Amino acid sequence: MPLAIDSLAIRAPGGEPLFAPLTIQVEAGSVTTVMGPSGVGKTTLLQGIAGHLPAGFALTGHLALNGRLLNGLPAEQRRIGMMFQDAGLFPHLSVGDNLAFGLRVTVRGRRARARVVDEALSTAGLEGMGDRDPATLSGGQRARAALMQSLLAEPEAILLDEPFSRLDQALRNGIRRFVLDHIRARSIPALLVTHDPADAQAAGGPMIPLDPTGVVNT
Ligand SMILES: Nc1ncnc2c1ncn2[C@@H]1O[C@H](COP(=O)(O)OP(=O)(O)OP(=O)(O)O)[C@@H](O)[C@H]1O
Repeated sequence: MPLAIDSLAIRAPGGEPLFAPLTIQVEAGSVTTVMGPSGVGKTTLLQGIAGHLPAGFALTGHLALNGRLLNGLPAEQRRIGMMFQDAGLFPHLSVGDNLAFGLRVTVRGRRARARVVDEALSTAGLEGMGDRDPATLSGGQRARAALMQSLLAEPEAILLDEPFSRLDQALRNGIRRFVLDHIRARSIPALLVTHDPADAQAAGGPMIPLDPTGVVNT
């Protein structure tokens, strides 16, 4: 199974478990939605899978991606893309160079990369903004650029944390369709954390509840 999560549990710095142990198999090209009450640990779950747990948190259980065991691997060796709205763009690179960054490995040649970047900018409604400094974009424009940057880096799995929630309605449907179509077309397994039923419905995959353990997290 492309992304196999087996008896995964995460303990907070105080030692209490965040959610009941989770076992999910995410198929290639499927977007599985994770839902649960605020504070149950949805964001922390994605951080644990990506290898970015905050200090003091501990993970148990098994994680495998395309047959590779991920436990203990540093984040940069996991080949997992995290897509969230506040995802950082590199401030010292132009918007276009930010998008081209992940393409260095997968697309040969500057011209070919520039074509892919232009297409991604246009999909995100950011035509002509490739030369801009990220700091000069609006919050919504930065979020869209960050989404495109994560997609273009060709990860083996994608974790999406409320990726569309701050986009305005006019762009939201188009970007959601582009992101989901891309995931399906590339047969990438994906986990989506969202509070929006419209996102879950568009994702079309299984919906998994993340259940509280009964321990009160403060
Ligand atoms: N860096 C941290 N140090 C200590 N506790 C933290 C830290 N980050 C998160 N927590 C706690 O871990 C728990 C899980 O937080 P998390 O953000 O994963 O929840 P969530 O389900 O994504 O919530 P929401 O739906 O509100 O975004 C919460 O109780 C939170 O207070």
